[in-house]
This record gives sequence, structure tokens and C-alpha cells, in this order.
Amino acid sequence: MSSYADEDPGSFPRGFGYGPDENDTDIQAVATEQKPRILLMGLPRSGKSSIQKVVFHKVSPNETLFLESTNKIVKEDISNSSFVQFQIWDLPGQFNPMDANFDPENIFGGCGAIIFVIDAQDEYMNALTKLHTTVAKAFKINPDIKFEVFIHKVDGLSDDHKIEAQRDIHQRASDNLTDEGLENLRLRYFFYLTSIYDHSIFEAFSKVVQKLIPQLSVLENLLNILTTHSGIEKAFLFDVVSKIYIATDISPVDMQSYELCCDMIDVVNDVSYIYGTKEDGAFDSQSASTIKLNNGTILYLREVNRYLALVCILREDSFDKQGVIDYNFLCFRQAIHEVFEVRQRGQLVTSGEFNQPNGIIK
Ligand SMILES: Nc1nc2c(ncn2[C@@H]2O[C@H](COP(=O)(O)OP(=O)(O)OP(=O)(O)O)[C@@H](O)[C@H]2O)c(=O)[nH]1
Repeated sequence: MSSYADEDPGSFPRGFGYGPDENDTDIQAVATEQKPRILLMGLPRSGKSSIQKVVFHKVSPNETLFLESTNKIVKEDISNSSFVQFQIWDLPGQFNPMDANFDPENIFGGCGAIIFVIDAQDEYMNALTKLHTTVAKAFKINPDIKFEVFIHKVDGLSDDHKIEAQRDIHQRASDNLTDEGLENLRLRYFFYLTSIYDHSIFEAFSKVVQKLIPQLSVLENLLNILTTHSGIEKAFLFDVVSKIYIATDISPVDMQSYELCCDMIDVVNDVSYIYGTKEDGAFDSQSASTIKLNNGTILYLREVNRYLALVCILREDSFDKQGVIDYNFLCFRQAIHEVFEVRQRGQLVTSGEFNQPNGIIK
């Protein structure tokens, strides 16, 4: 991350995640590639800037209450790790894709995904109209673009209301496409219920970012192998600074597990900064932590490199074989480094190449 380090109110000291590291060469290599771009769009006050501030600036949700309206495109580079490299453009809410001074070729061309934010606590008909014009215009210019709809501020809604809002918005958005003969685009819409007041915004952003990581299937494959052979129930590969998970194993993600793992990263960070001896950052490649919960579950964190951490959930009895888990983790980490190297050489990585990381114990 580049421009906002000064603004971080607490969690991460300035410079965290940006200093020299064993993988810096990877980062330089990737920096020369075209970074995918994510656009944040929606009506004014729908919550776009708040989302960006909470996920990437570590601003607390309450601090967004009085954010000023964005009046020009705010561009930001997110480059925490070799895998998480993209740009976010926060577009002002008044921006209309039909405006004469809007340059759609420049904005939609080369764009990986549009996150369209709809305020679910407000009347959303105008938002749906804008969503439709945006999608129709963007698709014409860039047929590869992904449309991610955040049905946002759902913290103010009951569970029934959330489901109903999602169903209604989905239905109306699809009907609008059908009316214009664009029904083939219906399958390209993805809907998420989000709020900055819980982990839902991090989970949704994780899924958006994962689609932009070309090595995703390789990372998932490696995590599947690790979990299967180590008695691990769930494993997330986290980008430590943003708490976005860039990959997970095949078992379904439940929100509670994800929240537990996010909280663990916060705890480890806080403890490391209070008691750690390094000035330039808490995490290094030797960092590890174990938390035992009173329901017989273990949370186990291992640092993969300065930017990425593996956080696992497992039963206490599976942890009896910690030696095997640690050994398998080292093989996993080595395989991740090899993925970096292959990427550096500019070769295409296929999941088949990493079907069996060297040495993993079954
Ligand atoms: N309840 C609730 N309020 C939110 C949430 N996200 C953002 N807000 C509030 O919504 C208001 C508007 O947020 P902004 O981030 O400024 O909205 P924006 O879309 O960037 O607005 P423009 O810059 O005018 O386009 C702020 O008061 C936020 O605190 C959320 O998840 N829940």
C-alpha cells in the first residue's frame, strides 16, 4: 500500500509491509506488470470511501461517519504482497457513465472488476438504474470485466430483511438486463451482503480480489494438500495487512471461522508490537502463534513471508502431531516460494505442477 501509511490510526505502524523482504524481487517483477484495477462505484453516500478506508487503511467504522464526499477519482495502489497487487479507483457518487466528460474507455478499459455499492438502508431504485447503465456501458468497452454488487449497510437490517433485499435487488437487476436483451450478463453478476461494522466487508473483498489472482487454483490446491495431510479443518492464506484471505482450502467458509482467524491476526500483531524487538514490523518469516480455545479447537498461525500468513483451525487432538504439521507447513511454504519464482520467470503456473509439494508427509 502506498499513499495512506501516514493516516493509519493504530493497528499497523508506518512502513509495515513495505520494507525490504526476501520476496522484494518478486514484488519488483510484478510491479512491472499491469496491475488489475478495481473500480468502486455507486450513488453518493452509499459507502464506497468508507469501505476502502476500513479495509485498506485500518480506519475504524465509526471514523467514517463524517467522511467528506469524494469529488474526483481517488486512485490507490494496493501492493502488500506478490499476490495482492491491484489498484482501487474510488469514483465520486455523482459520476454518471452517460456524462459527456466521463471517459469510459479510459475508466473501464483494462479494469478487472467493478464493485457497485448499493445502500440497502435507503431506497435503491436509482441505484439499480445506475447499476444497469454502468454495466451495459462497461461491458461494451471491456467484455472481461467482473460485476460485483455489494448490498451494503446491512447492519441496520434484520436477517429476514437482508435476504429479502438481496432477492429483490438480484431479481430487479436481472429483469433490467432481460429488458435490454442483455440476459447473457446475468451470470456475471455476483451479490454480497456487506457492512463495515463486521467482517462481511473483508470476506466480500477477499472474494473479489481472489478472482484477480491468476495463481488462485494453484494456491487452493496447495492448501487442500496441506489440510488433507495434516488433520487441519480449515486453512486461510491471509494478506496480513488487509486481512483479506487470498486463498482457502476446498471446505466451505463459515463466517465465524473467518472472524476467528482475523481476530487472531490482530492479537498476534498487537502482542508482537508490544513485546517484539523489531522496529520495522512485527511479522517475519519465523513468526508463529497457537491459541487454544475452550471448545477443544486450536488456532495455529504461521508466517509464510512478511506479507502472507497461514491461519489454520484444527481439533486439539490433531495438534498432537504438531511435528508433522510443521514439517508439512515448511513444504507448503517452499511450494509457495516456487510459485513466486515461476511467476517471476513469467511462466504460466498450472495447479498440476504443484499436485504434490516435495516431501509432504501423508
Ligand atoms: N450503517 C452503516 N453505515 C455505513 C456503512 N458504510 C458506510 N456507512 C456510512 O455511510 C456514510 C457515507 O459513506 P461514504 O463512504 O462517504 O460514501 P461514498 O459512497 O464514498 O460517498 P461519495 O463520496 O459522496 O460518493 C458515512 O456516514 C458512513 O459512515 C455500513 O456498512 N453501515
